[in-house]
Amino acid sequence: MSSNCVIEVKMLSKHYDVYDSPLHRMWVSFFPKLAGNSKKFHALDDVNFTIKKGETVGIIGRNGSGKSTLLQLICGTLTPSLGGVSVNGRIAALLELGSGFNPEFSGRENVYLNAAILGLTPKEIEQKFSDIERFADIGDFIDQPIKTYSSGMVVRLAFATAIHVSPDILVVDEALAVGDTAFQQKCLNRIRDMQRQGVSILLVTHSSNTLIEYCDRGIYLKKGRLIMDAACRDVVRRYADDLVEQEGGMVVEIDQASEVGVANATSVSQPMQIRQDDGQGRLSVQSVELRNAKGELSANYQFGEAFAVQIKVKAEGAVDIPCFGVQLSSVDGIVLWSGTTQSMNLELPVMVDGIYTVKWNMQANFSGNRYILAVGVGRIESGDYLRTHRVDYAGHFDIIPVAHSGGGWLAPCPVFEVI
Ligand SMILES: Nc1ncnc2c1ncn2[C@@H]1O[C@H](COP(=O)(O)OP(=O)(O)OP(=O)(O)O)[C@@H](O)[C@H]1O
Repeated sequence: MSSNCVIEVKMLSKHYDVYDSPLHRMWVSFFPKLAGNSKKFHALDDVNFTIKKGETVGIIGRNGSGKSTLLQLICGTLTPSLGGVSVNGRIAALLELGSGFNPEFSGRENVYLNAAILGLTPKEIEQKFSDIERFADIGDFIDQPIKTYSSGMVVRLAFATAIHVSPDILVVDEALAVGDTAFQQKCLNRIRDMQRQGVSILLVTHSSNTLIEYCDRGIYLKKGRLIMDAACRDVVRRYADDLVEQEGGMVVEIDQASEVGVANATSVSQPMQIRQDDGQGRLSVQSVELRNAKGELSANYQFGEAFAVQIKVKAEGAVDIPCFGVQLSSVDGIVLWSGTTQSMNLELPVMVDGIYTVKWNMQANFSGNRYILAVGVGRIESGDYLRTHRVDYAGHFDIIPVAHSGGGWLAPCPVFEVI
């Protein structure tokens, strides 16, 4: 690896054995020779790239495209099936699955433990502790066991620890999606500071804006393969083009997670990870439809026409305070509008095991152009929106251009005067 490189990913692949049924999987655990009957799933396939010192690289891709797998391989919590990763420097990581924090220990104890694993001496941790505490801003919870924290609090503490251990490389897997907007902005500001200090950053984001605004380069993953490694705008445009091409646009049926085989992962280090499965109720998106005022499926609207984004969601367990988000982007990934039921102060009823249909009624006050829709669902926990499912591409629609009305994305309906 050349001296100005901090990460080199070479012919990196991760394959999993996928079984027809849990029974088949159990048989294989007793009789490994039966593994020959299982299928191989390529979560990551022959990925190559390098990251230079001081570079910020964003990774984008649909659900299941291999983003988290890639980050876990880089951080060493997964072992590659083929190829390898070379890392030059101290990595601090916030990963999405599971938790590197011990739920029985207090926040304070976990900070000491994690910082020590990342190579800090007790004296160094002592010196940094008050900064970590201040940044996390979780009050007296710092001395409570992590198991009593909301997911937002875990992210706050994990992010605060990761940025204060003087890493050479910061790896962030969508952690910023959890937590309130003010905290997200605080984290992004800190990322800016770290960029100025020459820290290399690898960031998974579903936000094209964050990619364009904060990253020097983008990497687009699709079905485990690296499709593009280029300037952010080019990557975002290619991603959006692919989404439109792959889907019809009007009704998006969401793939259900397929049977997941036994991971052959070995944990070799303990980056801070964000809990996902915390035993609480969760919502997931089943399908998304775009309907006109007559209730018909449609992907073409006139300026000002009423339309609805109809979402079928599945509740598993009891979701006390559900929350829904929607986002409209341009085809090159710039977010034009986004909102959540929380930001709109809407109080929703409890959702318990079952299928529900919810609807965003909107007005197409947009200029003649194509718009990409994303939706998210989740719950409010201690005031934070914890998203449990997001569909980056939930359809697209076209606003039919009005002659002589100008172009672009906005429709300010200007009236011109010569005075
Ligand atoms: N232990 C496992 N066994 C089998 N398949 C797995 C395992 N872990 C992950 N996968 C599969 O590998 C693929 C890539 O998963 P990964 O979590 O890396 O995707 P992602 O791009 O991070 O998705 P998301 O945006 O939803 O977080 C998915 O199809 C997933 O189902």
